[in-house]
Amino acid sequence: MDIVSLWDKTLQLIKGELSPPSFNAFFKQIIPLKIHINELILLVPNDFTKGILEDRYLNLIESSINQLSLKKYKVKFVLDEKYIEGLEEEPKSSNLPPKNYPNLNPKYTFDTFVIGNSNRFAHAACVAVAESPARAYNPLFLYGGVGLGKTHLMHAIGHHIITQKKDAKVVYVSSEKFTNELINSIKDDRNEEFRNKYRNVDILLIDDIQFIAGKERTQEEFFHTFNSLHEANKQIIISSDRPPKEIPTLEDRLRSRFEMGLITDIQAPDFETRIAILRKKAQMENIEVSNEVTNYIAKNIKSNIRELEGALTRVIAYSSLTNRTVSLDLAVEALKDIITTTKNEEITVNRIKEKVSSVFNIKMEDFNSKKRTRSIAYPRQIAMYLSRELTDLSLPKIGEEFGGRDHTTVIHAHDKIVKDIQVNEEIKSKIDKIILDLKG
Ligand SMILES: Nc1ncnc2c1ncn2[C@@H]1O[C@H](COP(=O)(O)OP(=O)(O)OP(=O)(O)O)[C@@H](O)[C@H]1O
Repeated sequence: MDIVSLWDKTLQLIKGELSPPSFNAFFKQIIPLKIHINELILLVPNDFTKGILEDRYLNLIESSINQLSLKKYKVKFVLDEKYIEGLEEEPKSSNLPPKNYPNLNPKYTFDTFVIGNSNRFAHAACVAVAESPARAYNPLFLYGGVGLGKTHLMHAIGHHIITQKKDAKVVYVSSEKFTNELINSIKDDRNEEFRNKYRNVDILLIDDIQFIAGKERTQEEFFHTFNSLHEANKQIIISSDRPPKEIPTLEDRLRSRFEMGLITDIQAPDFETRIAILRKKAQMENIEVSNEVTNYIAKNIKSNIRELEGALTRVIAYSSLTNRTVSLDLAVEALKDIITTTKNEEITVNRIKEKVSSVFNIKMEDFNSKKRTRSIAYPRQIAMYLSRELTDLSLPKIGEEFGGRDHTTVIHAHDKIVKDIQVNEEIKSKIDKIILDLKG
């Protein structure tokens, strides 16, 4: 991604996190200048804006960029565009063969990968391949749902191999990029160059292979790439969102090649693994997060680890933006658009009491007490009315739930509120709002 599109996408993410006045005040005038090694250099209009951005928004900006980009960038704000003229020259990657610059995310290593029942076998297979490339399983075919760690494991294999053998030619590519490069090479008459690039590597990591379904020319080219690597005893690792036999319009000759080595799947992580992933992430970011918060996130986000991590990032960013410590309340607030626990939750007398107590500012124990002052008796009647309307409980049962009151008291409360709703707009709208909240 070039700097302009990276910054554009980052702004879209940030915009969702801030109020329009803050966004307009501090982000609209930023001009992206340059990516220099691992720094994203941004031009800002004045010292004041620079100070605010550095103090309050740096974490949000960097974590948003990191969500979008494989490479981890630091952000630097400058006041003068001439700043970039004085930068040292970057090492020219075009002078070097691609082998020395595998496009691997430094964060995706075996060390940072949390092992659980859902990925134990896939992890073990990847370690085996990384330890003895082209001797253990070739190809290794990894499949699983979105955001479950396939790319992470592939990159981990790449890192491991490079640390064992510095000059190993490791190439990671998504099948989409492979397709685009192929198309460009045909257009520019550089087919030979394309072939050399992919047929002379030691390790080829090709991600999301399902995208070559239906693309005949890409399949043809990949078939030859596969054969020449396999014959030369080079390791191929392939990932997909489904097993080879479920990829539609995949040529049989490719399908049978994908099935030649080992096929292994990654499942959605169980609760304990989700907790472990959140803890690891918090530890990597050097942030203290309580068990309450990790439990809340892990309980509610189950099927995608990218979303699980995204939720934690959001909570951390929210805490730094609002200058509050990370607590369960803060997490619930930060994730209210993502986690809507109350949506399908059963409506119980207890939930009704909780809502009514917060709207009318009375204590939970007041519902069961003998107090008869209007400020307490009236909300109690509303809670009884709602229990009658929104739960399946019998009248005597509802009476029991309100400090052992008689069922006639419940009937009386219900009748009273029905009448009040007809004549008192304010009460009606308060009750409607409570019902809406309870139903999510
Ligand atoms: N077991 C794990 N331990 C730690 N982090 C994990 C684990 N599994 C996945 N992740 C993290 O979850 C995020 C998504 O993982 P990744 O990109 O590898 O998923 P994927 O399966 O390739 O998804 P896609 O189908 O979208 O390509 C990454 O940030 C990755 O580091």
